[in-house]
Amino acid sequence: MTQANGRFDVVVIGGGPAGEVVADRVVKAGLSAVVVEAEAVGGECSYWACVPSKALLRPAAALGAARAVAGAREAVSGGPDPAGVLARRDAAVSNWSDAGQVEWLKGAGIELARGHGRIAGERLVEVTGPGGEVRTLEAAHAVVVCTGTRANLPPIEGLAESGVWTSREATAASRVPGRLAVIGGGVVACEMATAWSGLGSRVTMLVRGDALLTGWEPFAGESVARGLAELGVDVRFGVSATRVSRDSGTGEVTVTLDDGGTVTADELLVAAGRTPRTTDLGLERVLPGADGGPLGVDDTCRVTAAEGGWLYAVGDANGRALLTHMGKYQARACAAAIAERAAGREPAAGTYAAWSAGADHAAVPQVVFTSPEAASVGLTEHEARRRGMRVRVSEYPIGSVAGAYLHADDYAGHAKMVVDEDRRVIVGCTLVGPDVAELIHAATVAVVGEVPLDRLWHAVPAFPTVSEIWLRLLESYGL
Ligand SMILES: Cc1cc2nc3c(=O)[nH]c(=O)nc-3n(C[C@H](O)[C@H](O)[C@H](O)COP(=O)(O)OP(=O)(O)OC[C@H]3O[C@@H](n4cnc5c(N)ncnc54)[C@H](O)[C@@H]3O)c2cc1C
Ligand SMILES: NC(=O)c1ccc[n+]([C@@H]2O[C@H](COP(=O)([O-])OP(=O)(O)OC[C@H]3O[C@@H](n4cnc5c(N)ncnc54)[C@H](O)[C@@H]3O)[C@@H](O)[C@H]2O)c1
Repeated sequence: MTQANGRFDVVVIGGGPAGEVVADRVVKAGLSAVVVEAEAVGGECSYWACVPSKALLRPAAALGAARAVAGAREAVSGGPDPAGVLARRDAAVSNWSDAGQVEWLKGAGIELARGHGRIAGERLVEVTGPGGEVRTLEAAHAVVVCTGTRANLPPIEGLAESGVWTSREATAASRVPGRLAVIGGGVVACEMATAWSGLGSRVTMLVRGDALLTGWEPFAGESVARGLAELGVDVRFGVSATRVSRDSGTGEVTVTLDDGGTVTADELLVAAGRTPRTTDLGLERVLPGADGGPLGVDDTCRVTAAEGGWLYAVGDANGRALLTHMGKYQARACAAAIAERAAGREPAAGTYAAWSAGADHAAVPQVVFTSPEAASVGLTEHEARRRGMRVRVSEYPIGSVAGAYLHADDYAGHAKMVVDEDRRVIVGCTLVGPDVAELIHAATVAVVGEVPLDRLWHAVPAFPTVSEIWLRLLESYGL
C-alpha cells in the first residue's frame, strides 16, 4: 500500500507502548503504518508511569535487600541519596525527550504524525499539528485507538484548585516533599508511598475502604499495609477527603476528612484510578452513544459497537487490563488480526490463537513493587469460585523454603495457589515477599499452558532457590 497523500494501511492514534507495538507488528507483516502522537512517543509508561516509578523504587529496594543479609548489612549506612536517585530516574526517562523512541519508529519503518488525532469519519483520522495545521490520514484497513488513560480527579471540594499531584507529578517531581499525603489504596498509591517514604518523605495514606489492593488475594493488601507501616507510612483506613485547600503563604495542603480530622502536608498525591482518553477523539462521529468510557472490544481488539470492522482499540483505552505488558500483548494479537483480515482471511476463533488476546480473561500477571513485593497471575480464589469453578487452594510460607532463608534473613512471604479441581490445573497464583517479582512468570506459564499438576510435579526447582516454593505448594496440595 502506498503512503501518498496520507493514505496508510493502518493509522494508530497514540504512540505509547500499545500503539508502538501495533504499528511495529503490522509493518513487520508487510503493511504500512503511521502513528499519531500528541505528546511524546513512548507514552505515559515511558515518562510518567512504569519507568520512572520503578527507577524511584529500585535504590531503596536494593539497600533493603543488602540490609536483609547479615554480613552485608554492616556495609550499609544510611538511606538512598535523593539527588542520585532523581538523577537516575531522569536518565531512565531520557530527560523526558522522545528523540530515541522517534529514531526507533523511523528504523522500524513507521511514519510519525505529530499532533492530536480525531476520527473524522470511517477510516479517516484528522491530525491537528503543534502549529494548528490539520492533516487528514486515511486508513485502507484499520484505525487503532491506543490513547491510554489519564488520572481521575474525584469531585472533592477545592481539589482541582489546589495544585495536587497526580501520577505524573509523583513520578516526575524533582524535590522530595517533607510530608506527602496520598489519597487512594491501589497500586499507584502503594508504590508511590513506598518510593517517597524511601526518599525521606513522611507519608500519610488516606484510604476510603478497609484494605489496600482490593481485587487481590486479601493477604497481599494486608502484607503491603504491614510493610508500609514498617517503613513509617501512616496508613489510615475508612477515611474520605471532603475538602482540600492549599495555603498560598506556606504552600501547605490541608485535607479535611469525613471523620472531622485534617491532614496537612507539603504535597497531596491523588491516586484514585484512571479515566480512558476516549473523549475529544471524534468517536461520536462513528460510535453513536460514545460516552468517554473504555472502548469495548472483542479478543482481536476490534471495537464491538463500531460498524464496518475497521476500528480497533488496544491498551488502556479498552479497559481490559491497565498494564503495559498486557497492552503490548493485545497489540501483537490485534496486529495479527489486522494482517489476517487484510489478506482476506477471517481469523478463526480460539483463546490462544495468534490474533486473540485471550489471556486477558484469565492469565494477567502483575507485580506491585512495594516492600514486600506482591505478584499475581490469573484468578483469585474468590474470582475462581465466582466463575463457578470447583476450587482447591494450597498455601505455604515462602520463608520456610531453604532458598528464601538463604536469600534474606527472616524472609517473610506467603504463596497461594488456586487449583481448578475438575481440570487439576492452576488457575491463579499470588506471591508476596522480597523479590517475588521474578517468580511469577513460572506461574504464568503453568496457567496459560494449563499444565496438569501431575506433570508440574516433574518440573523440579533447583536447590536452594526460592522457586522451591513450587514443590512446597504441590506437596501442600497433596502430591
Ligand atoms: C504511576 C504508574 C505506574 C505504572 N507502573 C506500571 C508498571 O510497573 N507495569 C505495568 O505494566 N504498568 C504500569 N502502569 C500502567 C501503564 O502505564 C499503562 O498500562 C500503559 O502506559 C498503557 O499503555 P498505552 O499505550 O495503552 O497508553 P499510554 O502509555 O497512556 O500512551 C497513550 C499515548 O497516546 C497519546 N494520545 C492520547 N490521546 C491522543 C490523541 N487524541 N492523539 C494523539 N495522541 C494521543 C498520549 O500522548 C500517549 O503518548 C503504571 C501506571 C501508572 C500511572
Ligand atoms: N506495578 C504495576 O503494575 C502498576 C503500577 C501502577 C499502576 N498500575 C496500573 O495503573 C492502574 C491505575 O492505578 P491506580 O492506583 O490509580 O488505580 P487503582 O484502581 O489500582 O486504585 C484506585 C484507588 O483509589 C481509590 N479511589 C477511587 N476513587 C476514589 C475517591 N473518589 N476517593 C478516594 N479514593 C478513591 C480506590 O478505592 C482504590 O484504592 C492500575 O489498574 C494498575 O493496573 C500498575
